[in-house]
Formats: sequence, structure tokens, C-alpha cells
Amino acid sequence: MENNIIITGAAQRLGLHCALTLQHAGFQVIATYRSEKPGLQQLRDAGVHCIQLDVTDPAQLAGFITQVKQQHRSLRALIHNASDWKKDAPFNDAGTDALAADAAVYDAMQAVHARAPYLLNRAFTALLQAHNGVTDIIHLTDFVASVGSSKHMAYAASKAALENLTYSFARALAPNVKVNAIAPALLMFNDHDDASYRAKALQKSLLQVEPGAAELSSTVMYLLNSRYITGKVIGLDGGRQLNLP
Ligand SMILES: NC(=O)C1=CN([C@@H]2O[C@H](COP(=O)(O)OP(=O)(O)OC[C@H]3O[C@@H](n4cnc5c(N)ncnc54)[C@H](OP(=O)(O)O)[C@@H]3O)[C@@H](O)[C@H]2O)C=CC1
Ligand SMILES: Nc1nc2c(c(=O)[nH]1)N=C([C@H](O)[C@@H](O)CO)CN2
Repeated sequence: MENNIIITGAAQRLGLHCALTLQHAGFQVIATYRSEKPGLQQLRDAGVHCIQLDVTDPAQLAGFITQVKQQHRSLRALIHNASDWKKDAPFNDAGTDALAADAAVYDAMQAVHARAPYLLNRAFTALLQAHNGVTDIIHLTDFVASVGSSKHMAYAASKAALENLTYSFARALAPNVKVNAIAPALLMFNDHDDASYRAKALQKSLLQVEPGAAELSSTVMYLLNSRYITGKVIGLDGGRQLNLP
């Protein structure tokens, strides 16, 4: 029986760890990636089918959907991990190009975090429903979807849109397909994060730790193994919402 799982943006960091975890757990992982990364060799060595895909490119998205439908009769899960953590452009209401800069950031965030999951979920609904047994859609959102962000407004708004799509698809696709979101706060720093940033970021949660990629992968496995969770947002945030002054 096919046990295919698609995960997007899986060439590095959280997505890479998750794709390898799923493959080693016996699923047949289809990992999409935008640009070549060292992690792709690990995926290929593990037997993961890697497909190049910019989820914001209409032609590439259409081609990917066609390819998957031609090669597979069903899907066990669809995991939307691909993401771009873009900062808002600096406030510059005097500049003539400010509007263009703001529009570019806003459109890019909506395209990767909301438009692409919406289109892929609808394109693959039949494959998810064709699987023998319960199936899953998992959206990677963010803690800031619920509280906003002063420096990543467009990013946070797009993750909030994805969070809302969780509710809509959960209602539309039950009972065969479970649809949930995972909303991390800090899971993994970036290499360029300096000591000051890291200290400040750790202070934001009650638990004050950087848990790493395994925290996400184990939560994905938990959702895949659940028979009774749908329409939920699972917060992986160290108690950040309670870390109040
Ligand atoms: N790391 C953390 O602490 C947190 C992560 N999250 C969320 O968890 C998920 C994984 O996080 P993380 O591993 O840090 O993510 P990354 O920032 O490492 O990005 C994941 C991948 O998304 C790919 N990507 C970006 N834009 C596109 C696109 N248009 N089409 C296809 N792929 C694209 C990137 O490809 P490329 O390399 O080519 O740019 C990258 O490999 C994300 O959704 C993120 O928002 C939320 C809160 C905290
Ligand atoms: N696509 C990404 N989204 C986010 C990242 C990241 O590295 N890539 N990182 C964060 C931060 O860890 C934040 O949660 C804490 O500073 C948020 N989103």
C-alpha cells in the first residue's frame, strides 16, 4: 500500500529533519525544495524522492501537481513547511518606492504561506481521500499568527491566513482527512543569529530553551498517529504566551 507523504521546503533545517524522520519511519517521502542544499544528499541517500519546486511559481506548481497525480494513486499526508521569514521593509512613507517594497513583501508572504497551501490542498484532496485510512494535512504556522509581529507584519498575517485555512479545510475534508497546524515559536536559531539575539529570544518563553528540529518531527509523528485531532493549532512555544511582565 502506498504511504506517500509530501513535505515542502524540506532541503534544510526543520523540514529536512522531518523528512528524514518520516522516511525512516517507513513512509515514502516526497520532499520538495526550492534551491539546491547540502541536505538534499542526505534525503536522496535515504531514498527520499526530491523534486525541485518554488511553490510561488504558477507553472512549477501546476507541473508538480500533474507529476504527483501521474505517479501516485493516493497520499497519506501533505505537510506545508516551505517558508520565507521576510522582515517588513523599513518604514519609509516619504519614499516613492515604499509602496512597491511593501507590496512585494506582502505578496511574497501570502504566496508562500497561504496561496500555495490553499492550491495544493485543493489539488490533492482526491489523492488524500483515496488513501486507505485516515490522512493528514499539516500546516506550519507560527506563534506570531495569534499575536502579530512589529517587524514581520506581512509574515505574521500570512501565517494567520494559513491558520484560518486549517479550520476551513478541517471542516471541509472531515472525516477522512485530518487538518491541523503546528505553531512554533523559537525551535531552531539561524546560523547568523548572534549571542545577543539568541539570549533575547530565549528569554521570551517560560522554558527558555531552543528545542531543535526533533521537537517538530515528534509532533508531526504524533499528529499522524492521532485518530481524533483535527482543526487544532498545536503550539510549540515553550509557554511563550504566559511569559507576561
Ligand atoms: N525555525 C524556527 O524556529 C521556526 C520555524 N517556524 C516555521 O517552521 C517551518 C520550518 O522552519 P525553518 O526550517 O526554520 O525554515 P527555513 O527558513 O529554513 O525555510 C525552509 C525552507 O523553505 C524554503 N522556501 C522558501 N520559500 C520557498 C518557496 N517560494 N517555494 C519553495 N520553498 C521555499 C526554503 O528554500 P530556500 O533554501 O531555497 O530559500 C527553505 O529551504 C517554517 O514554516 C517556519 O515558518 C515557525 C516558527 C519558528
Ligand atoms: N521560515 C522561517 N520562519 C521562521 C524562522 C525561520 O528561521 N525560518 N524563525 C523564526 C524564529 O525562530 C522566531 O520564532 C523566534 O525568533 C520564526 N519563523
